[in-house]
Amino acid sequence: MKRAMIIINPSSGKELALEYLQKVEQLLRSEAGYDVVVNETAKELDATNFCISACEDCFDLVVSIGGDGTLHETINGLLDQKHRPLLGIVPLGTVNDFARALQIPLDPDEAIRTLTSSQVKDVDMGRLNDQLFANVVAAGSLAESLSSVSSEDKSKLGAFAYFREGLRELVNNSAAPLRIEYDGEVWEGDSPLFIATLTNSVGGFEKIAPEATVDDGLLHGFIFKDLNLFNTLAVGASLLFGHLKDHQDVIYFTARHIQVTSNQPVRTNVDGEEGPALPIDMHILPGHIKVVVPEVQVV
Ligand SMILES: Nc1ncnc2c1ncn2[C@@H]1O[C@H](COP(=O)(O)OP(=O)(O)OP(=O)(O)O)[C@@H](O)[C@H]1O
Repeated sequence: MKRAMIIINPSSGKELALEYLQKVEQLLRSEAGYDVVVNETAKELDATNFCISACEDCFDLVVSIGGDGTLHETINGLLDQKHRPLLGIVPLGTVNDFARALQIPLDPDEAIRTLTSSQVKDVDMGRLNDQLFANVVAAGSLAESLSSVSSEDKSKLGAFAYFREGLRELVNNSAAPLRIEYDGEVWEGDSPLFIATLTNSVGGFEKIAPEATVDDGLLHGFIFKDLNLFNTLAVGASLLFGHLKDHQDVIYFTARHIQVTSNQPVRTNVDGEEGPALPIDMHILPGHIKVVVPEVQVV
């Protein structure tokens, strides 16, 4: 019998997570014929450890029910595993970038219905030092400030909470000296923010990198030059309208391997959570995981 493990953060989804859990269990057992094990997370890294045991026990499917934090931790359980189960996603967070990029419905009930889809996509992962990321790595003073956006603001304001925090930080003009090496090329200079994204959706902005697809085998890099308030607003506008890579104050590139260093302490943000300080080394793992996606895909 096929076996599925559900990994659920019961505190996500405005207290409705457990209701959705029942629906997922019911669907997987009765309609899809899985033997189902349920694991509720209680703290950081629980999702990673549950997913590691699913790999070691050769489960067929792991379903992550929760926000981007739970998904990021679940995916990290797949790191360096010989057997990697198929991944299903029920997004219950406020941003849900990975689900957006895969066109998995943001309505949990609709997302649950897609779990029995016959369509599976090979999706790229990024490796950063000793962890995986599914979506985005940001480095620079702006990345640090994005880590400080509260869950309350995210719930209330959605992607705009990041935009507001970003503007506030840029007005304070706190660029850091960065050295960015990508596939043999080097850029050096002061920058408030460097982003390497795997997908089009970053912080809920689906037009940040329209050219990035989940299976193109590339990291998409954006270096923001040192900005004043005036060109910050112009960059903000091009971000909203999907022209970021063409802006004169932004350097855009694609690469398979990127290293970022600084002679000052600079922190990062990885998939929306606080990440390690520089230096960082990242590379693409093409088609590293298999994800259940809706039947009709336009990605
Ligand atoms: N039972 C729990 N109660 C509180 N926090 C938990 C629990 N289980 C896991 N966590 C922690 O909560 C973090 C965030 O969870 P998650 O992303 O699922 O929800 P969220 O904060 O609602 O999502 P988003 O950040 O998209 O709004 C996880 O990375 C994990 O460390």
